[in-house]
Amino acid sequence: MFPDTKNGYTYEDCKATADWLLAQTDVRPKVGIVCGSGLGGLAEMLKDQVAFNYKDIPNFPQSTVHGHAGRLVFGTLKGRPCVCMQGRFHLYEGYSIQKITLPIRIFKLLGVETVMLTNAAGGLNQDFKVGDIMIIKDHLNMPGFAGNNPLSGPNDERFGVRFPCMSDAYDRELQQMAMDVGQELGYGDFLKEGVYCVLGGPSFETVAESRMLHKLGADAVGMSTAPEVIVARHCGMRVFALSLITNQVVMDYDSVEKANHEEVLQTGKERAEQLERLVSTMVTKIEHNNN
Ligand SMILES: O=P(O)(O)O[C@H]1O[C@H](CO)[C@@H](O)[C@H]1O
Ligand code: HPA
Repeated sequence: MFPDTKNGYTYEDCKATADWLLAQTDVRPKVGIVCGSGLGGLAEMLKDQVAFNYKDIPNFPQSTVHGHAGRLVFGTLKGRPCVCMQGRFHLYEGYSIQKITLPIRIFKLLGVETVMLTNAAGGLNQDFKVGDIMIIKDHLNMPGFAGNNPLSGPNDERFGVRFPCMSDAYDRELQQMAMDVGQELGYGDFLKEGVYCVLGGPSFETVAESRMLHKLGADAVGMSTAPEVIVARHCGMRVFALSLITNQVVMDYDSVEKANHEEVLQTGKERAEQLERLVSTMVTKIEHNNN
């Protein structure tokens, strides 16, 4: 069966899903977390879990990628109510861009105020090493350049304005907090910051493409995150995002390296614990209206 490629989800569709979820858990999350490839361990840190398989949630897509479990987990992280997507959706799975970002609007309607996203990405910046954690300060939204923006189509003002600003998409205070927390945890040697570039995938980049992206100012490349960030900002949530540099992008015709998903997942395993500690420590420090 092909994935559902329905384009638009109305406010009422999103509300129906959010209400369905809220009826089944007492957790009222302020933080929504999205786990990247091989980084789903963050969800396991949640206490007093109430978890739903994506296939059981009305309107939700299914995870089709290895390393994305396909569960929405509610619970608390050091006492803070959170909801965590253990697995995200990507354009290359065949879903519409509105469908892959639908969970972000559901986060909003659940009461989430801060979205924290993680992803696995290839390093373009020559100073980056495999295992580095990059705090995302900005993005290049390549599908958006070609008109594939999650906000295309009729705008519902209940979510946000027609033309949302993106120059402040990545919350600067949260970036500084990540740097400070990372230093305190002793991660200074592998904590970096940079620009994330999203491509449609699923093929990895050619050498010429990688060189071009590097010249354009990208430090890391992947196949997710930016559409989710656009939707989160459109509806007024704060955004923080991290890339785990899981592989060095091949920039040289003489290289014998070949990008592959197994390496991506393996690096995720090796660095998962530190990434989880960084995000969970930040969750305890983020101030919300009623905590
Ligand atoms: O961005 P996440 O979901 O971490 O996954 C990344 O890893 C996969 C490639 O190995 C691609 O889906 C890429 O986007
Ligand atoms: N390219 C694109 N997406 C990725 C990569 C990469 O090298 N590594 C992990 N996700």
